[in-house]
Amino acid sequence: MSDGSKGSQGSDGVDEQAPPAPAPTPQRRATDHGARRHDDTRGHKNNGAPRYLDPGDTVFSLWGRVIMARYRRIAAAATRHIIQRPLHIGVSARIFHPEPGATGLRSKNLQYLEESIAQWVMSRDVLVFMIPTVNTDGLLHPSNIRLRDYAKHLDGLVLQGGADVSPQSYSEVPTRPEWSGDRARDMYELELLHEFVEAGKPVLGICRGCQLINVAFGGSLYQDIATDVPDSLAHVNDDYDRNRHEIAFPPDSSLARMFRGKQSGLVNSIHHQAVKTLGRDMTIEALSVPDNMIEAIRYRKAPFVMGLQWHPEFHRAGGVELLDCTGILDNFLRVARETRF
Ligand SMILES: NCCCC(=O)O
Repeated sequence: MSDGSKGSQGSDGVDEQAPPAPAPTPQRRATDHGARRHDDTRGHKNNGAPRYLDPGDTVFSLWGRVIMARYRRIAAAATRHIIQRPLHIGVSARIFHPEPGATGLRSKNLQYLEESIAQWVMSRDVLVFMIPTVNTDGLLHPSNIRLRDYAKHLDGLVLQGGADVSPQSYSEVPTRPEWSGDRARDMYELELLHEFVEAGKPVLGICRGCQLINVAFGGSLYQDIATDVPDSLAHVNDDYDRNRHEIAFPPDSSLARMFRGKQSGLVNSIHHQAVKTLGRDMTIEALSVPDNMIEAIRYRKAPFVMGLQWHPEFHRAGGVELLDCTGILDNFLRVARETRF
């Protein structure tokens, strides 16, 4: 029925003066935000789902997108972690044992690193941490931290130079009392080495560190080169790191490959012990010239466990004629990055 203010009805019952019926809503697309807003303002029911959801969404498509977003976030974080987090390199401590009758700091156990070793490693933009000895049975400061925890959280290990390896560590007795070495430091560094190798992380041993790696795998040392190999060069003298000699890389060694065809180099020499019999699965990487003392070794059963008898950390200060060992350090660090998970 018409009240006169509205149009009259035709025979088909349709109000002839009413506006035309709206065209059917086109199929909506995910990006069709205008259409969604239009529906929302008309107060269409949305079954309790938030208005921003696309009506075409299903539980499965929503879950799919959530999982993909989470995956992208984890992948991006892992990539950042691998590429951007600086490597964390542990350096074993040198140990100063208290001198009898000493007072003050010299009456204490001191653990320290020589500045050049930290600065040489840091020169490749990595963080360096000195690893102290642990004493889980300590009465004063008991701790559950083990050297294994350092191996777990650090990316690689550098074994510093320093005191002699004790002949006890390779089942010999010292032929002179002054060649007794530092058995306490051996025990600490042998455990540290073992833990890093177990964790599959790289190890670079410097001087004493080279000898320790050999002993760890069952090798032995000359207790005193000058006594045991009288025809040898002077591998140590009062010149300390200014004492130097040539070394040669065996043609099939990884150092020969690393130095890309360079067959020899000049290195400093500050040691009176040296590798005598090779430990198991050890390969010779360098020999002194002309006396053929073993100057570098590598453990074949790990991605990177190498010992250098010289001190590469002193080379930069020693002059350009000394072998630039940055390539060895970079190889060690690249393995640290590859094996850090
Ligand atoms: N036997 C190594 C001596 C040099 C040093 O590391 O002080």
